[in-house]
Amino acid sequence: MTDLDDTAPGRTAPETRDEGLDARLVVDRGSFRLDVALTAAPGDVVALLGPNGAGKTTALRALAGLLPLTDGRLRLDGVRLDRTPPESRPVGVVFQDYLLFPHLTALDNVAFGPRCRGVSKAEARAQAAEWLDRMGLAEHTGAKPRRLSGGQAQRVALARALATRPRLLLLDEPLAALDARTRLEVRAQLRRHLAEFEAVAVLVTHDPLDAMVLADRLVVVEHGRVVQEGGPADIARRPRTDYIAQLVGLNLYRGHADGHTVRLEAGPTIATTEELSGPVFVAFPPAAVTLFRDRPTGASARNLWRCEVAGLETHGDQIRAGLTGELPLAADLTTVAAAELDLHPGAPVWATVKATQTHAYPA
Ligand SMILES: Nc1ncnc2c1ncn2[C@@H]1O[C@H](COP(=O)(O)OP(=O)(O)OP(=O)(O)O)[C@@H](O)[C@H]1O
Repeated sequence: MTDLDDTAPGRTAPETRDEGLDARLVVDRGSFRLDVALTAAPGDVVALLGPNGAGKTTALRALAGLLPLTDGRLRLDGVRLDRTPPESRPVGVVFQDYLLFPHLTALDNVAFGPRCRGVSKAEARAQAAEWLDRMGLAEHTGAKPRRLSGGQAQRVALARALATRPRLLLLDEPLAALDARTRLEVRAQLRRHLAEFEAVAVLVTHDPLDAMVLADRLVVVEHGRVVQEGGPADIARRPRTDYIAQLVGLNLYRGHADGHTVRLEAGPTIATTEELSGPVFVAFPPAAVTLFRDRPTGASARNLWRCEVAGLETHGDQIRAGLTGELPLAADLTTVAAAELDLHPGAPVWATVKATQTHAYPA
């Protein structure tokens, strides 16, 4: 007997008192099979992370009810959902490109959610106004989507999903449609909104930084299977596949922020674009690091550290240099650049990172 058959058809009464998400999603799509177990407690933010084609979107669509389960189970707050049609599930979805209705104002886009759940028009609009206000969009309620920036449109989409008071919030590549600069700001805002969200949130991303910043727990999916899961720090410490090793190759530090400067426990400082105070994390990817053999001139490079090459390894078509010195870090560069810089273990180098490429957030 499969999990799908373990209760009478159509049964919707609570079967357990368990809160949160309890799922094993088995979905066949042609020759591809997704088989992923996913559990989360209310308040958890889980990131499904994986390379292209791993099955992340398939999992999200199965949770939303847009794809049927071939096998497995799906329970939310103890209620079986796998035979509930998408529109009747207590699930809110923020799609990658937001899918806002172009002819409706921000207010009516958000009111659409509650309206679909049978709330009166006046009440739905009042609730929508409240959500937009919470999202800092009170002045944009009358704007049509084309008049909104990418970050604003994302918040409208989030408000629309949250306005239905879902017990499961699904976010598909929530930051993918944004440019690098907007992304930084929206990521921090989204983190705050997700921290306030009292039910389960599942987001899909292939960006490790998004996953690490936004989620409490990462579930890494490759070829339709979970290859590793755990807290960001656990996964970073003990990667179990090449993909994860590369993925978590983030430079991550802990320090104390004072405005735009973070003083690390080990001594040096990192300039950031975020203005914070108190204990923080600062992260930046190895690809954001630029190396020089001679001290670079020019006032713009505020993040400049004197380092030494400890080791070099091939990472796909890139070289990853492990550096020690003022700030231990990993830097990615092309094979050509590594050759031009004559990098070898023991070589002294200067490493720089632009403040805009770092990301600081409260620890
Ligand atoms: N409509 C479809 N019919 C058959 N197979 C599909 C269909 N859509 C996707 N697939 C297959 O399912 C697998 C998983 O795709 P999915 O979109 O879930 O991956 P993903 O992890 O979300 O990737 P990406 O990051 O590229 O969006 C892929 O191998 C893909 O070829």
